[in-house]
Amino acid sequence: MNGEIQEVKAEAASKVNPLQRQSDECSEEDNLFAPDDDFGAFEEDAVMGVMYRKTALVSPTEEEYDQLLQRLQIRIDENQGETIFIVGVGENDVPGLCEEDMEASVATLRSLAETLGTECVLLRQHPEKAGHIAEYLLRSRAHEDDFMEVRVAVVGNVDAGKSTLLGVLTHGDLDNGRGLARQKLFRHKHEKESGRTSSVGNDILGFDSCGNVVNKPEHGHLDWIKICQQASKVITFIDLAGHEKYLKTTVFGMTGHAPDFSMLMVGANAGVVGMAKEHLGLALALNVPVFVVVTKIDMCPVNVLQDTLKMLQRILKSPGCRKIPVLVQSMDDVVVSATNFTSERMCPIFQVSNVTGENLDLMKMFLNLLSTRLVSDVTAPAEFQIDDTFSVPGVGTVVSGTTLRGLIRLNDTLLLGPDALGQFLPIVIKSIHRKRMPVLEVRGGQTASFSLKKIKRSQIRKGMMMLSPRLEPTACWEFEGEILVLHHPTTISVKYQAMVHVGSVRQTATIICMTKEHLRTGDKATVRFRFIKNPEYLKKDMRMVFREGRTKAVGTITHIFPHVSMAAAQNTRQNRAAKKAVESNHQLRPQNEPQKPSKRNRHRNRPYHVVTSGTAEEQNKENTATATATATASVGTAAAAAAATAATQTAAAGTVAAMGAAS
Ligand SMILES: Nc1nc2c(ncn2[C@@H]2O[C@H](COP(=O)(O)OP(=O)(O)OP(=O)(O)O)[C@@H](O)[C@H]2O)c(=O)[nH]1
Repeated sequence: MNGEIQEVKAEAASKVNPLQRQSDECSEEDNLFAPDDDFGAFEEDAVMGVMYRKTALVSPTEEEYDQLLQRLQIRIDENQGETIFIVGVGENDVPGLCEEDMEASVATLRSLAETLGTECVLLRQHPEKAGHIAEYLLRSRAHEDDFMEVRVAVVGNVDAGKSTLLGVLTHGDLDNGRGLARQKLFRHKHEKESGRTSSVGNDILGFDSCGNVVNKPEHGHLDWIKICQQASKVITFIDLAGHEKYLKTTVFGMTGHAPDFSMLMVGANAGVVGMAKEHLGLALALNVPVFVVVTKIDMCPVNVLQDTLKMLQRILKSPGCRKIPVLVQSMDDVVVSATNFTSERMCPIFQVSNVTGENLDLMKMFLNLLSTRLVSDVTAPAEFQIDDTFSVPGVGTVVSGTTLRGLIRLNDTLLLGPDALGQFLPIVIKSIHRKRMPVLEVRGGQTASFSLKKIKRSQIRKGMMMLSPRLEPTACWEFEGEILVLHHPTTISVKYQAMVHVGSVRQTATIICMTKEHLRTGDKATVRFRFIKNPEYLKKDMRMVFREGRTKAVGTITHIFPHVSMAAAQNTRQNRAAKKAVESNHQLRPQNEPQKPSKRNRHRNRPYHVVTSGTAEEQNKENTATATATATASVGTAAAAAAATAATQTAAAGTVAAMGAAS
């Protein structure tokens, strides 16, 4: 056991019971113990006293029991179906309960769990100063059509054993060291032949409410629907390619598939080589918490394994990473690291063998305890990012992706876009699938596929969003970001182009201006980008990666410059016409609305101050002539005469300005 885990454990042990902590944090309105009057205040103090004590569960009164029940329910709902309860700790209490009190507390907890329809599973029990403390997992029993979801991106260098570990975890059979397990996962013929992953693949591992794996392959195949029906929690592994030539796909997997965590695989004998550092840097840049799995410990000499671990720890502790590496060697370590993992600073390290199965039980337990980082607020306006599109015979156009926020129901109308003009199209959800299983709704944090009505696949591209009309979305061609250049062989200047990855958007952008003249490796700057092909839907504070070949920069979006679409521009003209009509007391009729001039006439109506070629004086002459011609064309009307006069005045003003500028 290393010093770091002691540090993390001490921090965890000093925590008060989460149930009690929450009652401390809740506001006046949602505080169940909020007093009605002075007498109530006195009563509340007494109750809160009980809630904060480590003996809260020993023999609660009926009222206290109900309050405990409500608190637990809130906690489970907030954590999307589960919570970890620590028995035997309380604020200002010496941790630990005697055997008798522990038994009574556990009996109360089991009764509470039964009432709430959750399982109550002991995770660990250990001695403390005044007896024992115990940690229990309370997890809702599986519903046929609902389960918690956690997404884990699997990265690491070629041959680190990524596909093999996923094959072993999801299919339950060990590998033979010659690529047996990975065969079950490969999707393409060339992958089977070369043994290399080239695409973004998904594999799932289901856990029931007691934490047992529910994957049961039949004739070598997994029935995803069965897994989802039996599971309370499903881990989706996003298997990413290790080879450098597929880096673009790997970066897309890390940004577009919104992983909760990333699993960095390192071969024990090879060490942290090749793309492993690159992938670690990517996860850090995108603020995705990382855990490391060192594979092939069966075939690696002890001294080489030690060297690999030392190197790994050195890299993780370096100023660029600033992580606390924790070697996970027991179930105790698993519980501490899983429950403290989302802090982002901790980096658990597992050492496994896919051939002998060593330590795979620790890994499974760890995965079982992870929870999604996306908060599910069903009242928020829905946002769904598209990462793939399909055309399914008999079904039509299907899009897959991640629900970032809100709730999406069958037959909802969402806005799909932006298209090439920056517009969003209303679209109806015809059917919803989660992991191939038909469902009626999806919430923030869940991946899904939708079949859509009346739209062709060719009208949709990766990077588009489906959004609640409440958001009134606008697309942007240009945005500003604060970036840090991680690597560039020479200098980056204005007009430099590279691929921008942000969410599921993947498009080349040009630097149009920046706060420094040139950027070199290690430089930071605020940079304004412009997409070269399509406007996109972006939001402030999104993390972005900017790369081209070996050039890499990471950053955060700080400002969006909304794109005004043609429709919006037309609206503005219409608005102006409407305003004018109201001012002059006219009824607005279609013929009063200003029309976009035809291409043939466009040059005639060119604004007078626009100088396209020639000297300012020549231009003004031309403008005056055009204005006069236009006025004469609409013979004799007072308006035309006024327009001609106004134009002449503008032209004269233009000349003065031009002369001023010349002098
Ligand atoms: N002895 C031993 N061999 C392993 C272990 N894990 C994987 N292997 C072998 O290592 C080789 C490479 O494994 P893969 O799973 O294809 O590696 P990968 O990281 O997915 O590679 P890419 O898909 O190209 O990125 C295969 O022949 C596996 O059988 C292990 O724990 N022990």
